[in-house]
Amino acid sequence: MSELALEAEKSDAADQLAPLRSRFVLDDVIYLDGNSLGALPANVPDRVADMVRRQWGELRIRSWEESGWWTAPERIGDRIAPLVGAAAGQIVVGDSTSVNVFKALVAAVRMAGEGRTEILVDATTFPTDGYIAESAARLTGRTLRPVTPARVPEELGDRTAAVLLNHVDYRTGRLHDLPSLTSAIHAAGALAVWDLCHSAGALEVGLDEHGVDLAVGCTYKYLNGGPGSPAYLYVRRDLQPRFDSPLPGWNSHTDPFGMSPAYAPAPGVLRGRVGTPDILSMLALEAALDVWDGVSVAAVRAKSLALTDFFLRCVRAYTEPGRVESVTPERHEERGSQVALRCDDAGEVMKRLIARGVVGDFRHPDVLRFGFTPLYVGFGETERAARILAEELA
Ligand SMILES: Cc1ncc(COP(=O)(O)O)c(C=O)c1O
Ligand SMILES: Nc1c(O)cccc1C(=O)C[C@H](N)C(=O)O
Repeated sequence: MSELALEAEKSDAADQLAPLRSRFVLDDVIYLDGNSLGALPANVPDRVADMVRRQWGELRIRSWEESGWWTAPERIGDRIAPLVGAAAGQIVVGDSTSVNVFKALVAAVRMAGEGRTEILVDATTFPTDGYIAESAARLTGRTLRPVTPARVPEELGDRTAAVLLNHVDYRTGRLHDLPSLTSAIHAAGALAVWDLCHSAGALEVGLDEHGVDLAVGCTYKYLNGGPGSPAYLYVRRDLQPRFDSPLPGWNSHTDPFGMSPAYAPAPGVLRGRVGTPDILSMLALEAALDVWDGVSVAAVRAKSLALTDFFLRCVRAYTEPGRVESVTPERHEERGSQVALRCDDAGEVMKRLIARGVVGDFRHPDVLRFGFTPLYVGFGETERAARILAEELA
C-alpha cells in the first residue's frame, strides 16, 4: 500500500464525520459531484412516499393546513438559517436560484434609491446571475458593470446601487472574502447581494455576523435537496419592511385568502414568497435537511479543507508534472470545497473517469471539477480518485 493510501486509512479512522455517510444512499462510485447534485439522503424516499400517499392521497386539500404545506417555505427557511449563520425569520424557500437573484437584485436596487444608477456584477459569475442582472438593470433603468470580485472595492462609488457576487466561484472553487467585500460595499452606501450556491453546506457563511443585505442559494448541491429542489432567499431582518418585491404574488400578500385586488405585502421575510410552493420538492428538501442534525458547519469546513488539501497532494504525487494545472487557490481562506484542474483534454478525461467510477464534472472549455462533500466523501476515496485520474492522464 502506498504511503498516501496508508495516510488516507488513518485519516478515515480518525474522521468524526465518517459515520454520517450512512445517512446517504451511496454505492462504490466515488462521487465527487455533490457541488452540482448532492447525493440522496437515506430518509428521503420514505418521507416522499408518505407525502404523496397520505398527505396528498388521503388528506388532499386538508394538507395545506394539517400537513404544514402552507408554511413550509418559512419553516424550511428556518432550518437552512443556522447553516448560513442567520437567525430565524430571515429566509424563505421557493422558486429557483435564478428567480431569487431577480427578486433580491431588483429589491436591492429599489432600496438603494433613485440616485444610485449602477449595478456591479461579478464578472466571473455563473452565467445565470449575469443574465438576470442584465435584465434587472434594464428593468430598473440602471447600468450594469461586470467587475471581478477582487476589484469591487476600487470600482464602488456613490453611483453604486447594489453588487451581486458569488461567494464561491463555480469554475475555480475560489472563495471570495464575504466579510471585507460586504463591508466595502456598505462603506460606499450600496447593498450586497450574495449567491451562496457553492458555499452553503460546505463552509461557514456568517450572513448575520457580516451584515449581508440579501442572499440567495440553491439547495440541490451541498444541502442535498434533490434535482431542482427549491432555492432560498435571505433578507436581513431590518431591511424586510423596505423589501419591495418585483414579483409580488399572492403568497406574499398579508392576507392571501382575502383575495383583495389591492396588494399589501406580508410582514417579514414572507414577502419574498411568490406563488404556490412546489410542495413535493419542498418537503423532500425538508427531509434531506435532517442529515444536518447534530452536525457542525465548522467541522464540515475543517474536513472539506483536509480533503481538498489531500486531493491536491495526491494529484501532485501521482501525476506527471505540468499535465494538469490547479486553478483552485492554495490558501484556505480563498478555497471553497472543490478542486478544479485545467488540462486541454478535460472533456475526454472526465468521460473516462466517469466510466471508471469516479464522478466529477467537466466545465467548458478545459476544467475538470471535483467537489468534496464532507458529509459523505472519505479520504480513501479521495486517494483512489487521484490515482485513477493519474492513470487516465498518463
Ligand atoms: C452560482 C450559481 N448560481 C445559480 C445557479 C443555478 O441557478 P438555478 O437554481 O436557477 O438553476 C448555479 C448552478 O446551477 C450556480 O452555480
Ligand atoms: N443546476 C444544474 C442542473 O439543473 C443541471 C446540471 C447541473 C446543474 C448545476 O447545478 C450546475 C452547477 N451550478 C455548476 O456549478 O456548474
